[in-house]
Amino acid sequence: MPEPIPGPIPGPTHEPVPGFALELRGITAGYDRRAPVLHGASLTVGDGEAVGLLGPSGCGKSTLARVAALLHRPRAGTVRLAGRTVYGFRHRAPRGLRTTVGVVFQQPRLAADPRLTLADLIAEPLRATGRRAEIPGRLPALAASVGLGGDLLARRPHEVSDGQLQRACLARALVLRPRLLICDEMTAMLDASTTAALVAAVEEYRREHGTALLAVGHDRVLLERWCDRTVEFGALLPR
Ligand SMILES: Nc1ncnc2c1ncn2[C@@H]1O[C@H](COP(=O)(O)OP(=O)(O)OP(=O)(O)O)[C@@H](O)[C@H]1O
Repeated sequence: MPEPIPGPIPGPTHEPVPGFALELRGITAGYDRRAPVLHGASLTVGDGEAVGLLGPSGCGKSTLARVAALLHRPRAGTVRLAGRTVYGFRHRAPRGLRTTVGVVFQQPRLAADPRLTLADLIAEPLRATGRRAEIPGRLPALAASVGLGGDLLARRPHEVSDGQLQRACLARALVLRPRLLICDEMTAMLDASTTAALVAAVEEYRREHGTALLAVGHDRVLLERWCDRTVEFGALLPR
């Protein structure tokens, strides 16, 4: 029997509350009703702030990241993005909030449609939100800012390296100018120099646009250098 779809995530207000790009309060979520992965987890990321989330493998970091990105619906708790409480989130992110958060995952080959050129991959969120006219004006500069130039944009995922494909996934996550970027193990599959280049691209973009960042990972040294603060997954749970 399919699980019944629960009602909207409760929250006190539709009005934006300034100060936070992301507020997760008392989030309970998982894949099995009887054994949730997250029990009452809370996390905030301030506007423009960079927060690194550290924790052992399997503890639930990616699940929390997917809840924050409106890709996984929690069973209980409050999600606020850019000060707006998320209501009516069932299978798709509510229309008005789709542009608020961008996500980059660990494995670009799982995330990227193999039939699309990198240019189409990056531009797809603009098409999906009815902003096709912005593509010519936005795409070249955004691609260049993540280090993708020349003929790479005309290639398909199987014709580029993991690092190049991850750059395209980063550009795609940024193309709607989100208030919050979530990088879930974005560099875990990449070598040191590609990691450094991608982190530099994120930081340059954030400096220009004031985008907040939630970076999820295992690499403490990287996250402590990259982020304003790091939090341990265990500290998000009620005592
Ligand atoms: N789609 C899914 N269906 C069922 N169980 C899942 C699913 N995704 C994750 N899980 C389980 O949820 C738990 C938490 O997984 P999650 O990926 O959130 O952890 P994580 O901390 O990000 O791990 P890692 O650092 O290894 O990526 C694990 O026990 C995992 O097996």
